[in-house]
Formats: sequence, C-alpha cells, structure tokens
Amino acid sequence: MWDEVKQHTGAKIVELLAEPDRANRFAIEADGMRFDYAKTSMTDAARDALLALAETQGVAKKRAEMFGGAAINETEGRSVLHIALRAPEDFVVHVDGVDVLPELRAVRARMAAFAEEVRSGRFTGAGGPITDVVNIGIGGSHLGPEMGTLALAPYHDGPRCHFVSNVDGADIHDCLQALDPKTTLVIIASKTFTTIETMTNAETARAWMAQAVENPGAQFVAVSTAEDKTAAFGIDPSRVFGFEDWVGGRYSMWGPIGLPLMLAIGPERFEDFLAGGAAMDAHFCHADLAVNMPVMLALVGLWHHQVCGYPTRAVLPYDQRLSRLAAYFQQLEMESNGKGVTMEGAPVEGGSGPVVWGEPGTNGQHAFYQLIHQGTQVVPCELMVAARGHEPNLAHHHRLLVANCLAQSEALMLGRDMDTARALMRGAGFEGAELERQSAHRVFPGNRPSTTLVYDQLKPYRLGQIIALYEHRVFVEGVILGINSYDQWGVELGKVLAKEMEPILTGEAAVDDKDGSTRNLVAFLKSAGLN
Ligand SMILES: O=P(O)(O)OC[C@H]1O[C@](O)(CO)[C@@H](O)[C@@H]1O
Repeated sequence: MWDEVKQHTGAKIVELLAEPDRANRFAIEADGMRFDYAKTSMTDAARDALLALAETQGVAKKRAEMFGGAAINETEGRSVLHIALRAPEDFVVHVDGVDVLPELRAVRARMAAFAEEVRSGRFTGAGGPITDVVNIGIGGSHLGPEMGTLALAPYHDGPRCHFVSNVDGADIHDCLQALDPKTTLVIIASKTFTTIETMTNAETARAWMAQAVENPGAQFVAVSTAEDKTAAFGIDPSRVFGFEDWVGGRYSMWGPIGLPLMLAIGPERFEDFLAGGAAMDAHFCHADLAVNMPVMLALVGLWHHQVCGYPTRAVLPYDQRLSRLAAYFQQLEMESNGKGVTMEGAPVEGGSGPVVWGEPGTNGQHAFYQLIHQGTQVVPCELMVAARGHEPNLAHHHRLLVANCLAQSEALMLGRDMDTARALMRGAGFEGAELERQSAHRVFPGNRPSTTLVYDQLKPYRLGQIIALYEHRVFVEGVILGINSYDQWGVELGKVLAKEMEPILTGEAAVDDKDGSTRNLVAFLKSAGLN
C-alpha cells in the first residue's frame, strides 16, 4: 500500500520551500485557523499519492457512514456518534431507527439547568452554595474535562473544579484535604460505572463526605451510560446524566462527561465549544480532501510515521493552558489507532499509529528539544500558537511565546551546517583540531519536519475546533490503515491480571503460579512494608 508513496521521500524541506507558492499550497486556512504543513518533506507528488490512497481506502465513504450512524465500530457492533453531541439544529441521525438528537438535547438542557443551579448557588451542599467540584473519572472520563477546564481558565466564573483519576490514594487524598465536604459537589464520571479506579475513588469520596454531611448522596452526581449502576450507588436519577454506548470514552467530552467544564465556564460558553466542534465537522464533511484540514493533518501523520518511518510525534502547544493537551491526544490517538490488526484481523501494513507525546512550549525547549534538534531520530513536531493571549497587560510575554514557536520550526528546518559552525567557533578563538571538535558539537542536521496551527485566541469555539480536528485526523488515519479506531481491547488484559494480583498481595492467593520475576518483586515489596 505504501510503495508508491515511499518513492517520494528524501526531499529537502528548504528546497521545497523555494518552490513557487509552496507556503500557500501546503497550508489550509478555514474558519479562523491556519494549518501550515509547508515545513515538511511532503512533495506535490507525495501529496497526490497520499490523496489517492485516501480515496481508494474509502475515507469519504466511511465518513458518510459515521455521520449517518452506521455501526462502524464493528468489533463492538456500535455506531460512532460523538459528532451528534455537538450537532447543529438541523442534523438528523438515526440509530436502530430512532432519531437520537431529541434525547441528546434533552440531556444537555438538564445539564445546563443543573449547571446554572450550582453556579447561581441555588443548589446547595450541607454548608451552603457549592464552592468546589471534584470530578472522579479516568481515561476518557477524565482527560477531556481536565484538559478543557485548564485550557479555558480565563472563562471560569463557576465553582473551582478539581480532578481525581489515579487509584493511587495520594491523588484523592491531596485533592480532598484542601476542600470542605459541606460545600463540595462530587461528579462520578464513568461510562461503564465499573472502572476499578473510579469506583474505589468514589467510595473514598463518599466516606470522606459522610464524616461531615448527613446525606452525602445529595452532593453526588453521576455521568454514565449505566443508569442501573448509578442507582445502586445511591445517586438520585435527577442527578444522573446519561449517554449512549455509541459515544466512545475518549470522544465523550462534548456530552455529560463535559459537565465540569460546563460548571466552570457556564452553559453558554460550553455551547460555543460545541459550535467550534460542529464547525470543524462541517468543514471535514464538505471541504475537498486536498484542502480539508483533518484529512491533510492525517496524511501528514501517515507520511511521517508509515512512510518516513519516524517512530513518534510531538504535540507542542505554545500555550501553558494546553498543558494537558498532549496527554489528551495520547489517549485519543494511541487508544484509537494503537492496533496491530485491521478490521479484518490481518496485520496492519506499515505499522499502527505512532507514539504521541509532548509538553507546552517554551518549557520543552529547555528540556527535550535538544534531542529533537540534534538527536539521531527525527521527531515530527506539531506546533500550535494563538495570535494573542488573555492577558493584555502581558502582551510582551505572548510576543516572546509566538517568536519562540516560529523560531523553533525555522531552526528545525534550517539546522546549522559544519561551515557555519566552524565560522562561529573560529570567531570564538578556536583553531586546528580543537576547532573541528568544537564545531562538530554545534552542527544541527536540520531538515526536521514540523507543522504549525495558528489562530486568534484560545477561546471555547477554537478549542472545540482543535479537538474535533484531531478527532477526525484519527478517524482518517484509522480508515486508511484499515483499523477500527473505536475499540480498545488492548487495555483489557492488564485489568484482568490486576484483579488476579490483588489477592496475591493480601496473601489470599498463592504467588506460586507467577513467573520468577513477579514472585521476587512481590517478595521484595512485602519485605519493604507493602500495605
Ligand atoms: O468511563 P469508564 O467506563 O470508567 O472508562 C474509563 C476509561 O477506561 C478505558 O476503558 C480504558 O481502560 C477507556 O477507554 C475509558 O475512557
């Protein structure tokens, strides 16, 4: 599948950029955002070949199937309809013959009414209006609301929101110790309401609240598809916000899982966030493939990993408030496309999705960028930055941020050759063998690819666009690879073995069946005070 595209590798980015109008022909501007992929080694011929692949692999057909409610998550027999959570008024989609939009809108209206009650102080805890909200969830029931709430901090005018995910007791301990149970609302967010981390933390939170509050259940909210289980936990149905199993966990922040974000920024701004997502959906559905942002972002991703063989990609937002974006994209991309077999069960050609990682700039520049510039493996960088921040009195900070973002992509591309390094070191007084040695350390190979996404400001609408852009990128990559991007069987085995392991630690089950390494680790932990 990749042979034709592979013939087009090896171009020098600076030479490509010297071609007429490359900077415009390898960029897409739509609805207030510009995606620049001119600083990659993708040639016109490579792009044509990749676009041909997108056509033959049926991206447009699959896209229509997804938006039409077909059960494209074939291994679980489910539709994939997170797009319905943010759909415009005139959108209609049926699942098993039922128009799903009215119910989704009814739940959103209930969420909004509840959020307004909490934000206005009409909904009270035992000690008065709610000051703090603790969201207990993990994976898709945690990363989206946490990332989004951090990202949109300038728009917060509701209660403070906190997030607990890890089963490590340190997480919930450190969160709760600063809070007053009488004015705290706890959201238990779990699609299945069975996830061990979330249910363990939920029990701990309930016990914490019961020490100070007569009816702790009254300060609990549940977000789940499993309404029988939320009832069994003792949460009144009026405070349960349900959603359907055709919304994948990592795609769920648009619906009730986004409740903490709605509480923090208010229902109206949450609607702006949804509108941004819907606008990206419209672009994805209607723009030609060659000028379609999610499609081209996906083709750049495939170009770098499956064609050029770069093992990872870095997400580098130049925005401190996007500090959890890389973690969010890690789940979105790696849980979706980290699959070794195609929908038919055959090995994936060219490998599954890459490792995704990153940190906000400029912090990363003083840490791992060394390897990105001079290490021996190429790391394609996905940069993003807003034209302006939210602190007009600190505009000079923001200018520096933007300057660094642009300078990094330039430095990665240009590099520094030996002659330039020699000139530099000669100027510093070196000569002979020492000049050669010192200069070698100051050479940058260059020709390192990056893409840059720019927009005016990180407001709710833009965040919605960015998240939907990456969701559809994952979809397109998955379709071309032939992967089911919407299941996650790879997380199951560890869960099963952890269940077996716990009784071994308490001594209720024997360790003898385990391998020697595990037996020794258990023995050491026990001798070191395992509790
Ligand atoms: O919302 P739940 O059912 O608690 O699941 C949390 C997360 O766990 C996973 O199933 C992985 O273990 C994710 O896909 C999901 O987002």
